[in-house]
Amino acid sequence: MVKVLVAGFKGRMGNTTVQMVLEHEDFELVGVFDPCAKEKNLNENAEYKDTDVPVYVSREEIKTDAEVWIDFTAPSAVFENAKFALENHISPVIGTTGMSDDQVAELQALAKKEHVGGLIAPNFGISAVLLMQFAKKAAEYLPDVEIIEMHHDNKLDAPSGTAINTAKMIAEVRKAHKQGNPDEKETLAGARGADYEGMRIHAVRLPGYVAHEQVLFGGKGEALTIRQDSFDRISFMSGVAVATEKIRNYDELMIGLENLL
Ligand SMILES: NC(=O)C1=CN([C@@H]2O[C@H](COP(=O)(O)OP(=O)(O)OC[C@H]3O[C@@H](n4cnc5c(N)ncnc54)[C@H](O)[C@@H]3O)[C@@H](O)[C@H]2O)C=CC1
Ligand SMILES: O=C(O)C1=N[C@H](C(=O)O)C[C@H](O)C1
Repeated sequence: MVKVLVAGFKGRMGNTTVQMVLEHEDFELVGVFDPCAKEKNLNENAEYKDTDVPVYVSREEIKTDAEVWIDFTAPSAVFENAKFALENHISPVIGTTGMSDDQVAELQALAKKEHVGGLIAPNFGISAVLLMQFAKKAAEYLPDVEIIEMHHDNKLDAPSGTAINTAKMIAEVRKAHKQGNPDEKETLAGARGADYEGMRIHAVRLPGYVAHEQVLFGGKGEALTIRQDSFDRISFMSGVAVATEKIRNYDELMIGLENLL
């Protein structure tokens, strides 16, 4: 059995993850963490009345034998959480987006020093993992590309972690260059979106959406659009389960679920 702690369990993804862990025959939920929690034990919630699991509201009070720390928290919280997990030899499986490249590099160095395996996955959905790989392949032939990501309107970070990661993967095969008319001018600031090495990224936030991305390629007289949709947060759970099962076999902090597939 893999002993699991879920950070951010009061949130949309954290709650879905708690359900997945409880239903998985190879996982044991040994703790849940969220500063928003009012209860001391998960069994104080009607839906988990038979589940005796301690609730933590600060990192300082966490005393645990957890082996894997699943993190779906907030951009402002994830770095310190991941650091805490690595320092305590708990393998982090991080879904939370919004960390800077410097923060990720610092965590990777810490994982190496502590010989602890971990994963940061900008997206645990298989459709998104495939979209990123297909987009990288397409960019070898169609280097002019724009990304449109669409999310629910409670999302804190923009652009999404998936969109940034898509752009980074495309940048591995595409020479940086400015797209559009060299003389173009925005008559309304932001009209052309964010700029990653000349690729434009547009972030849509609307009620009713969950998580969606389109990568648009344009060539001479033709175009290609690759699109993925997560209609339900259950779409991320098989990826989280795979990472939770496998992560302790590694001794470095990796980026991207594809490393474990
Ligand atoms: N990698 C992936 O496949 C996916 C990643 N995400 C990311 O996961 C994160 C969470 O998303 P949602 O569940 O929609 O957000 P949410 O806002 O519904 O939940 C976040 C929870 O984290 C808690 N929290 C805040 N600070 C904390 C801390 N220091 N320690 C523990 N818990 C803390 C909040 O109280 C809240 O309950 C976001 O960064 C989002 O982009 C979301 C879906 C899929
Ligand atoms: O906030 C979300 O919901 C999601 N966040 C991740 C991201 O920023 O890419 C993954 C997925 O898009 C859902």
